[in-house]
Amino acid sequence: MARAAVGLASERTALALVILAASVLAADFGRLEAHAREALDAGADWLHIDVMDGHFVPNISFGAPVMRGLRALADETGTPFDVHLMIEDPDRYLDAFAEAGAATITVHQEACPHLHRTVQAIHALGCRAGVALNPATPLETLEEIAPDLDLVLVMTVNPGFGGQAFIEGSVDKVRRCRHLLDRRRSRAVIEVDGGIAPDNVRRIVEAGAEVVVAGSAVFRGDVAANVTAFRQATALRA
Ligand SMILES: O=C(CO)[C@@H](O)[C@H](O)COP(=O)(O)O
Ligand SMILES: [Fe+2]
Repeated sequence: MARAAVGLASERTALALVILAASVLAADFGRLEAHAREALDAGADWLHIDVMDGHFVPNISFGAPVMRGLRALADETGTPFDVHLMIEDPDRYLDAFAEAGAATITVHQEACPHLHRTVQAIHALGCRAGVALNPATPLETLEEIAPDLDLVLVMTVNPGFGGQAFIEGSVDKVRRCRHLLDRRRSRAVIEVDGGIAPDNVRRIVEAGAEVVVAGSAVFRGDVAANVTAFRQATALRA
């Protein structure tokens, strides 16, 4: 199956695709590459890399060295790395993730006192820049930075763990985010992350999400069947 193109805006306007980003946090780390390959072979578009530091969020996951371990697979398949930094002071690690092959680097609004500078630094490294919002963080915090962004990540669970329940109010937040981005003439796409499964993905896509992150719903059980279920639920592409 053809992979989604790299240009985010063209994906939205020309192809109307939903991008499925498989979160390897839910993969079997004992066979990480093989498990990630199963998701890509089944049609997942991006590999979502959840980096947790035990400070910004109450959990520790992995860093750039583990992502580097997936680099050969990403290069072979032409798969973009979608890096979600749930860490304090992310500026210190931007170059490490860019060097490890990140296509998009997303930082948390709550972790960046100088967010505009951080976004500029991500762009200077040749990556697309995303900003994530925790469930309790108002969309209005994006008002000034929106035109500079390539991606807004609306967290649909509190960050830190896979396998949590989707927060229902997120659907309306995505809808309002779409309005804000349009009003600010931002080219940013909306990504949603946390508790997304075939039984709720359609409502979220209809609200305006174009990139869907899924961990448990991809890697638990039959990966190929899981990815197919996402495709059938959105029914926006074969
Ligand atoms: O960023 C995070 C969690 O903080 C996510 O990317 C999770 O990894 C998604 O996992 P599921 O909710 O799909 O299991
Ligand atoms: Fe994530």
